[in-house]
Amino acid sequence: MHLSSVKDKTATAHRADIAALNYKMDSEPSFLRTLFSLILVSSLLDSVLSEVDACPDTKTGLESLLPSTMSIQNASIESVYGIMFDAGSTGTRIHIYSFTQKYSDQLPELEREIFESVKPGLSAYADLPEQGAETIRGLLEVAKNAVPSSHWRKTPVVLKATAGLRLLPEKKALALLSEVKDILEESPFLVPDNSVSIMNGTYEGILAWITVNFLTGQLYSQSKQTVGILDLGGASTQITFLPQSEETLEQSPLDFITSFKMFHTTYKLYTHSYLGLGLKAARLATLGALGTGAVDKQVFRSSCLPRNMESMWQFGGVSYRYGGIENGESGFKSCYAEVLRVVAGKLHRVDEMKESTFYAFSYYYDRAADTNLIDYDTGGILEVRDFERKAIEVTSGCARLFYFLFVITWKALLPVAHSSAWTSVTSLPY
Ligand SMILES: Nc1ccn([C@@H]2O[C@H](COP(=O)(O)OP(=O)(O)O)[C@@H](O)[C@H]2O)c(=O)n1
Ligand SMILES: [Ca+2]
Repeated sequence: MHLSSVKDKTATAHRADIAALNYKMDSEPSFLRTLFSLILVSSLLDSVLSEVDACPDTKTGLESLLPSTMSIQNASIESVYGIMFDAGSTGTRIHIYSFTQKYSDQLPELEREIFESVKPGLSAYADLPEQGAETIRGLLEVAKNAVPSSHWRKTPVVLKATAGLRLLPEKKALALLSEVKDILEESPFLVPDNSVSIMNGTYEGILAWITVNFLTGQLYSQSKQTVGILDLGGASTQITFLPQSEETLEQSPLDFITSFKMFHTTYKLYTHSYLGLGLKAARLATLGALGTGAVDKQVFRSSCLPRNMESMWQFGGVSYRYGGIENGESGFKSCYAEVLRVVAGKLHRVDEMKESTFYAFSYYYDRAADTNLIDYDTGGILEVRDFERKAIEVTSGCARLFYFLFVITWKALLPVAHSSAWTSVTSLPY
């Protein structure tokens, strides 16, 4: 069992780098913010980029994520800026970074990050691409205030969309991206080629793994005791870890294994993004509503809800009516069976995970904090069975709204759901 806290695990040698990324913004719990910090920071780490190989299922390397203009050569004694949009399924976030480089032989330091977000995400505007792109315009105003006007023209702006757009029909996703690109081009900032795109799920998993292991000091430590990551987004969920056993490498589907070189070390990672099994998409699937579009009068029912409950819920720009099954089943057992049907045949499980440490974040973090499994500010350490206990606890009460669907979803989505020995660390959002 692993009981050390995030702070204990942090390597002191690279404390400055970590502290630079260690921004705690006041708006929303954010761990992925650091992920995007890392994208930008790593764009300044020439050594990293030159060594990263392509993932087997993708044609381009990690560097394709990064604006070519963000190289170390461009850094000067004055501040340099970079703007990154994270277009997630539940919201769009802007990260505005400034870096300084004091000496030419040193890496630039992250000086400041400004963060702002809007809800809903771009995918909610699937049929109104122009309106969706307007949400970007508002966030760009924040960037204009944050970056001195003398730097606008040389400050690159990049937008990476995740599972919300991956789930949309290609035509609608492309229409949104094209409108967004137009808005960026109208701005005074530098818009590199391919600056607006959908990020591949494999990269999403790898970048989160690099970020967490960077922040916890594992990438620099001699022991290379890396930790795995579990990211539960709204529309997809990623699992990534460094397998220790040959069996895992041999028995995993080929596209779950990805090699890349970084800091003179080759990492062969197990990584997979389950599209449609993010918290909200999985909830829709459990209700039988995924992909049904707007259905005015239909009420989607589930035994995961109290019998006499009925309400409205919005996801991806569509309003759904949902409720419990009147005079029908309700509670943990039937709800669990429902959720298992949604994930049946979709999950790949790995034995060695039972012995591994994972950092779980995004909705794992939010829901664990909401149900007092962990402290909102400091995070905590959990085992899978803690989620199970909480699921049983909240489903045994009376009016439990959607909570228990959340909880059940956690449990069923964990590819090691039946392992009580497995330990997960729910980390503090930086
Ligand atoms: N900067 C951010 C952005 C989202 N998140 C979390 O990510 C979850 C929402 O996922 P998302 O909207 O990015 O959805 P996906 O597109 O990743 O499926 C929530 O739990 C947010 O709190 C975060 O922790 N930090
Ligand atoms: Ca996300």
